[in-house]
Amino acid sequence: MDTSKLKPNDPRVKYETKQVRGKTYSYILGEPQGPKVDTIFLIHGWPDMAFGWRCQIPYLMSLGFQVVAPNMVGYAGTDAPEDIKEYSFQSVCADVVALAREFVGEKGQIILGGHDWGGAIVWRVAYYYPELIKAVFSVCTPLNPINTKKVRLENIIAAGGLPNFKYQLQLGGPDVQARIQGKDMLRKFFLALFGARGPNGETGFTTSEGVLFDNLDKLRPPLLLDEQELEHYVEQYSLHGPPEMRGPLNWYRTREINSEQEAEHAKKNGSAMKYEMPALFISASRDSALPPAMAKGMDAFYTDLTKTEVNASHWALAEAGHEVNRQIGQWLNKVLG
Ligand SMILES: O=C(NCCCc1ccccc1)N[C@H]1CC[C@H](OCc2c(F)cccc2F)CC1
Repeated sequence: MDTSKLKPNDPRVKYETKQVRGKTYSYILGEPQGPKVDTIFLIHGWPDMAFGWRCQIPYLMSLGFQVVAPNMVGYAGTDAPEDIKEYSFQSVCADVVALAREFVGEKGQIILGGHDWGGAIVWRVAYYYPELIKAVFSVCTPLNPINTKKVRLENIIAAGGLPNFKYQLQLGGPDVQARIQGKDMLRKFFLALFGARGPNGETGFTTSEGVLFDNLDKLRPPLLLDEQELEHYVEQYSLHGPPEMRGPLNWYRTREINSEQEAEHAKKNGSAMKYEMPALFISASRDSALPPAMAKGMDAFYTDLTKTEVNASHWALAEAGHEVNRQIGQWLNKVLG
């Protein structure tokens, strides 16, 4: 079968919706041509959507997998509730589990993969619902163990910690939501986030400052998307009325609720984390938000962890699509035997 990357509205896959815990979830569904080997769920990050897995979906279908790539809560054709609780790790995990049960039933299992925020989610789903997960992988995002301390990101950064997370302070605030509205601004926003440059190499986004609004008008292709892909991101994000970025940005307003919920969980269940299922972590050598060094100490939490690296920026799924696919395929072969 044709394993080239999905185009927008590609006829090789289906575009469906399901009601999940009171919300409409939209998702890309890829069915294998022959007998189904297993079901794989792919969870995207920010500022992305199911289409972010365009290089992986046809490849995994060709290996015989049924592939489900949801638009996560707040994104594209999925609802963007007002209540921040709906964006918490525990709520999003429950959404993923409920959607998975629709495909594999109460006793079945899935293979679960994530990128970026989706990587943080897959580690949490595999921790809270290990019985559902046959194998789990994350691209770019290392494990961040259950966070029982209620330390605010502002304080960590003011103390000189996590400088590569400084942009998250801007994203959780009002500016990007207020200023990135309408298709023209969305187009400039995606040019910035997907690496377009100005005439003197200016960037529109850095992990230390976030979106650089003054540079947005200077940015020109090339970037990691072609014209049709860029328009598809703009169209899909425009499915939500203004402020279009409210849903995606709500993911940066959950630190407090996540640490409250995880402290509560740890009080009852302890904070020991041990992953017994096969796990794969693919780091991206040039990811400025999630550099490979952040994975230090991660091995201790796994009984069967494979760690690899691809030569790519944060957008490894598209930038190093073939290499990411090769690594996932090789690992699945080993795991499924
Ligand atoms: O913000 C994210 N992605 C946007 C990247 C935008 C970008 C575009 C182009 C170029 C560079 C960057 N991702 C989140 C994903 C969850 C992460 O939180 C979990 C976590 C911890 F809290 C602590 C330790 C490890 C760990 F994974 C925090 C970054």
